[in-house]
Amino acid sequence: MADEDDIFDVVVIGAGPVGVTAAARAVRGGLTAAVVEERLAGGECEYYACVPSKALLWPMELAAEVERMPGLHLRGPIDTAEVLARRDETVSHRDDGHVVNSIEKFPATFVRGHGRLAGPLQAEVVSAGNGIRTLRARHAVVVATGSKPAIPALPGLAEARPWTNREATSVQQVPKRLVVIGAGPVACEMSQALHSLGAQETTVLVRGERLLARAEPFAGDMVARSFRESGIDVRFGRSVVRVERPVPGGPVTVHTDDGARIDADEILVGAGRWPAVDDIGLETIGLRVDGPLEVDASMRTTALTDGWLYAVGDVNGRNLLTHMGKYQARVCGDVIAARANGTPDDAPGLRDTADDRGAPQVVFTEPQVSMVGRTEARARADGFTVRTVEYDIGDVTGAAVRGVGYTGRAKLVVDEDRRVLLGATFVAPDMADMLHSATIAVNAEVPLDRLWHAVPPFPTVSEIWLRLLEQYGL
Ligand SMILES: Cc1cc2nc3c(=O)[nH]c(=O)nc-3n(C[C@H](O)[C@H](O)[C@H](O)COP(=O)(O)OP(=O)(O)OC[C@H]3O[C@@H](n4cnc5c(N)ncnc54)[C@H](O)[C@@H]3O)c2cc1C
Ligand SMILES: NC(=O)c1ccc[n+]([C@@H]2O[C@H](COP(=O)([O-])OP(=O)(O)OC[C@H]3O[C@@H](n4cnc5c(N)ncnc54)[C@H](O)[C@@H]3O)[C@@H](O)[C@H]2O)c1
Repeated sequence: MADEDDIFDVVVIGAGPVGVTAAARAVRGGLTAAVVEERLAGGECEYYACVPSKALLWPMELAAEVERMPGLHLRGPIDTAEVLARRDETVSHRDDGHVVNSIEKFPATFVRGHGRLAGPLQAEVVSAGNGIRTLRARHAVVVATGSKPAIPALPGLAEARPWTNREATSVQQVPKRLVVIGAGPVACEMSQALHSLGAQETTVLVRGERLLARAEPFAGDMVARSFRESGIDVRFGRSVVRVERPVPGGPVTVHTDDGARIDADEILVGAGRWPAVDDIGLETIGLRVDGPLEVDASMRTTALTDGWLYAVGDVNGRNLLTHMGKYQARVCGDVIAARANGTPDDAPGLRDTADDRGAPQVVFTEPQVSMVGRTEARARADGFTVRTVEYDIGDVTGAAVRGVGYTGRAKLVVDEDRRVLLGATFVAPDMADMLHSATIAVNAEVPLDRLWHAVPPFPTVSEIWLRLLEQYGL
């Protein structure tokens, strides 16, 4: 039984960006909350994913920008040691004190240790030294335990102890020869970052025929071209048949299905992620889950009928992106507060309507891939009457002033029946911040005839909007 002090309105398991946000919103709604974390408050995103990966990528992007501009000269190769030192600063040297402080300021109670459900509305926290502490929730338990890297069952791979995002983003010695398995955002971003920082021989093994297969096809093609131009060896349609690493930490050899062998100093796996549902006590409430914890639009798990268990962020498998997880967490914290306070729980802000439309995402490669909504393929599969328009980003005046050789491609996917945007993709350097204009157009379903009056300033790259709409016939 929990102490009187250990009874809260809401207990959140996992203090990644998503769990912390869910607690903050619940407290804002007048509730009390406890947040449990076994590792670092701030989660994978802050210490081993979004933040350090971008710290490692940005110098490469900036160097490319400088190279495009006649009259500017990079004074030498990228100084890897300085980039790694800066990376360490961006992850607060893996000290989570600032996040714990912010949680306590909500105010919420921070509990360090491994959290597990221990029956309905109850969680146990196991921590070294402090034994087991039982937390009881009056209204809800929120599972925000995130995800773990998937290691494909390839012969010898697990035994070779490959790098995952953790080792890649916390790299201290950049391997000279690197083999990467995968073709998604992790593989693409990390192979380009490490290549730019000294992995001279980088080989990317792609099972399929494209990088970034969930994006518009031209996006992966443009990134692959850029990889090849910079000296990264991308091999499509290649499967790994065997991995050998006779000496732990020593050289590794990868054999592929065409009979080739690649010798490397390190192997990195970016082959997707698996929801963190192991050892969180689901069996204590009668659930057997071997995959994402599925939820309804209010983030309540669909597997329980009595409605006190919520799941947000990577663990629910909707969109494995920090901003989408935090959006879900805002919905979740607010809806729990509404239900606890007995106020209407069906206001528009209390349902997730953004995940299904296609989340905004930027893959921070050179060139960046910025996309939102449905791709053409997905829109057609979903049964829309689709028309698309494309335009070369390098052909707008705003691109010309960005230097010599600033090129790119943009595409809009239009629902012809309603004349609204279903999706947009921009592939070009430094386009990330432009994506939000497309996110607004897609999510607010702005009619194209209205969008036509949103005049982009001259001479900026955002003039691409005008060209695309002209291409459409406006
Ligand atoms: C290399 C890489 C780069 C990425 N870059 C981006 C990017 O640029 N932009 C973007 O939007 N997304 C990016 N992502 C995805 C992003 O990292 C995740 O979507 C995000 O971290 C999910 O947040 P979360 O809070 O759900 O999970 P996490 O960040 O994984 O946090 C979960 C927390 O729960 C804790 N926990 C787990 N189980 C327990 C337990 N039983 N008890 C107590 N605590 C527990 C964990 O220790 C962890 O701190 C990237 C991912 C990777 C791998
Ligand atoms: N900038 C960003 O927004 C960003 C950056 C990194 C990661 N993320 C997110 O994190 C999540 C994880 O990213 P990810 O790239 O690891 O996963 P992913 O699911 O996007 O891609 C996995 C890749 O691994 C390949 N793969 C899977 N099994 C394989 C096997 N046995 N052999 C060879 N290849 C195999 C797949 O074909 C695919 O190309 C994604 O949802 C991603 O969107 C986002």
